[in-house]
Formats: sequence, C-alpha cells, structure tokens
Amino acid sequence: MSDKWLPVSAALAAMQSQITPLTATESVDLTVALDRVLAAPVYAPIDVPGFDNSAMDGYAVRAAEANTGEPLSVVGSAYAGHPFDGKLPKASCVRIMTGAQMPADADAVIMQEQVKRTDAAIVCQATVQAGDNVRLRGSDIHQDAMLLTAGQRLTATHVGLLASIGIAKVEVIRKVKVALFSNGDELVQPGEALPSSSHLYDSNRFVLSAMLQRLAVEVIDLGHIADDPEALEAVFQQAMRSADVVISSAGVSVGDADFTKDVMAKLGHIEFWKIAMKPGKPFAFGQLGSSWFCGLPGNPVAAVVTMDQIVQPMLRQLAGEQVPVPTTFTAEAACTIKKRPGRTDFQRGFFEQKDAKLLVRPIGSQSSAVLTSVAQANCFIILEQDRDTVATGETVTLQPFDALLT
Ligand SMILES: Nc1nc2c(c(=O)[nH]1)N[C@H]1C(S)=C(S)[C@@H](COP(=O)(O)OP(=O)(O)OC[C@H]3O[C@@H](n4cnc5c(N)ncnc54)[C@H](O)[C@@H]3O)O[C@H]1N2
Ligand code: MOO
Repeated sequence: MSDKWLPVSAALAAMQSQITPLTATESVDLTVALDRVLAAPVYAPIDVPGFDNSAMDGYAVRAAEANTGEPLSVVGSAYAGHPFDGKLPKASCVRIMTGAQMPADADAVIMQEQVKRTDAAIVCQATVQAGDNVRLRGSDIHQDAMLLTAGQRLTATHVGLLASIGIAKVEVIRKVKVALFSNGDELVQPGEALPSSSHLYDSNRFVLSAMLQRLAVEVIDLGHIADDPEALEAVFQQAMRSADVVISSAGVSVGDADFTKDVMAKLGHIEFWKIAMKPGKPFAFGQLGSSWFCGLPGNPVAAVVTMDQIVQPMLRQLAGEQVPVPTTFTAEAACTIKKRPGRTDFQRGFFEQKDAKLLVRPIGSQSSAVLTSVAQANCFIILEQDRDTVATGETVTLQPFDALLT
C-alpha cells in the first residue's frame, strides 16, 4: 500500500493501468439505450434521407424553366409520404410540401413565398438554382458508413440517429454493478428525526447514488453501516460478492473510528489511500477479490469531488467506454483565489462571459463540509498542485460541471 500522497494524475494513471474493461454484452431496446456503451460499431443499413425530398413548402420545378419568367402550370401535388405520381410535363410544376419526395424530373424547389400564384399556375419571383431546397438522398447518412463506434456512450442524439436508420435494438456492454454504502454512527436517514444534536443526515449515499445514476450503472444500495468493524466486514463481504466496484463513504482517514481502510486491507489489497487533491485527500483504492474498491472520504464535498474526478473515469473505463478527456477552459480569476501549494485544488467556482473574457471566481465556502458550495457553482477551478494563491487577473483552468453535477 502506497502511503504517499499521489498527484491526481498519478492516481488516475494507476487506476487506469489496472482496469480491464468489461466485455460481456447484452442487446437492449433503443428506448432504454440512452447512456449505454456500444459494444460494436454501427454501420448504416440505408441512406438517410432515403430519397431526394423538399426542404420547403413550395413548388418543385426545373430551375431553367423557372427562371424564364413564364408561367408554370401546377400539375399536381406531393405530400410527405404521398409522392407525385408521374412525370413533370414541360413548363409545369408540382405543389410540394416539406419532406415530400421530389418528382423524378424536377431539380429544385421554390418556396411558396417567392412565387405569384394564380388558380392553375405560378410565376417565379426569384432566381432558382438547380438543387435549391432539395435534400439529396444520403446527404445525412450514407449506406454502409460507420455511424457510431464501439465504446461510444449513447447520447440522446445517437438514439435518434439509430432510429433514423431503422435500428430498434443495440448491442451494449453490460451495466457495471456498483455496491454503495455509507458509514458512520452519527448518520441518520432522511425522513427520520435526528435523535440528538450530534447526529446529521446521511447525504453522501444519496448524492453519490444520484451521480452514479447519470453513468447508467446498476447501483446496489447497501444502506448505512455503523462504525463497527464486524458490520463493516459483513457488508464488504456482501458487496464484493455482488458488485464489480464497491464504493464506501467515510472512515478512510486516521481517526479512531475510521475502520474502512483496516477492514478493506484485511479482506483485500489497498493500492493507495492518499491523493494530493483538495478536497479528497483520503481516498482509498484497491482490490477486493475480483471487485474494485473506492473508499471515498466522508466530508460531503470531498465525496462528491472524488466521485466526479477520480471514480467516474474508472467506472467509464470499466464500462468499455472510450473515456473522453474532460473539457477545460482557460479563464481569468475575477478575484484573489486562496491556495496553498501541495495539493491540486478543485475549488467550486462560477464562471461567466464578460465581453470577450471568461471570468471565474470561487463561490461559497471552500470547506469540504459545505455541500451548498457545489450546489451554487457551475464549474471547478482547477489549481495545480504547486500553485500558490492566485491574484486577480491571473489565468486559471476551469472545468465546467459535467453531467454528474448538473
Ligand atoms: N488528523 C487528521 N484528520 C483528518 C485528516 C487528516 O489527514 N488527518 N483528513 C481530513 C480530511 S481532508 C477528510 S476529507 C476527512 C475524511 O474523513 P473520513 O473519510 O474518515 O470520514 P469521517 O471522519 O467519518 O467523516 C468526515 C465528516 O464527514 C461527515 N460524513 C460522513 N459520512 C457522511 C454522510 N454519509 N453524509 C453526510 N456527512 C457525512 C462526518 O460526519 C464528518 O463530519 O478527515 C479529515 N480528518
Ligand atoms: O479531503 Mo478533505 O476534503 O480536504 O476535507
């Protein structure tokens, strides 16, 4: 077990080097495919659109005829799903609606606002180019093109794309199973009365479970465990039998009732338990039989930040996802930002655009016990490990809150 404070990048790299992505797959309906990770690439079986069609309500014409200024007789109509039947005679046009198939020998559509219509004919009032307002077959998706790759996490748009090529079921990696429990004699469950002034509500299990739901993992909620080594051992045994990853909150520091680390070390192997980050310094990572273990710190902000920054990439890798590098921006500090060298700070901040500048400032208390600081913020201000206090106007890195925190 490493007793050193690992830099954040080293902790992430150590975890990344050990995780082998799951390979078991399952076929799921498109209606429940959101956020699942694709097990294989998807190739388009058809062109989209499957036929040339109109982008506007108007008239399908031959551009050369439309530009003569001569009337074009309206010989029929085309609606979405009901094409014009037959050929377009000379000097004529077809009334056409958005999405309707183009008559075979028309090459453009003129919007109805740009024609003068009499009972049976139109005169075009604007110059028409061949191809105007025509959506060509295959202009969105080409048949046989690779539309999505293995390891992509399906967004709402991906679900729409899959529907647009007629796919009703997709092969995805099975869900990662995550067992979660909170720990501490002082904790009381929401809905119950606080028995004394030294009790508080168990918020960590709820915020962590909600964050996990955003990652489409299967959460096995093992509830709240007292500060009792035997009870902890029993829950660890149960968790490691049922889950790929066991996540606990609290008990990883050096207090006399911080048993999590000891029980974990007895049942498995702790790889490291200190990260040079603020908040989130005590964070235990290791192996419990064939499961992984992440021991999150008890302080609520530390639990949230380590779940977002440290556990999330690991769960996504395990889920078979090509894990993207988080988006960051360079911003200007709108005020002094206090910092001591030694740990990478993930300060809760608020960024906004002012003229051509992106300005950011810390928000609320930066104590790791104050959850409202996360609730009011829209980003992390990431201050490098060796950095000292930041003066107003200096450049800092900001990371907008991701889906787990919004
Ligand atoms: N001597 C030292 N003391 C502490 C150190 C240290 O390095 N040396 N590190 C501090 C840091 S940093 C953190 S973070 C905490 C982590 O402590 P634990 O993970 O052992 O957690 P606890 O001590 O049990 O609890 C800390 C704090 O969080 C509250 N808590 C715990 N669980 C929940 C929950 N489910 N919902 C809401 N709040 C929770 C708990 O009541 C405590 O107030 O250690 C520092 N100490
Ligand atoms: O990890 Mo602690 O968060 O600095 O309170």
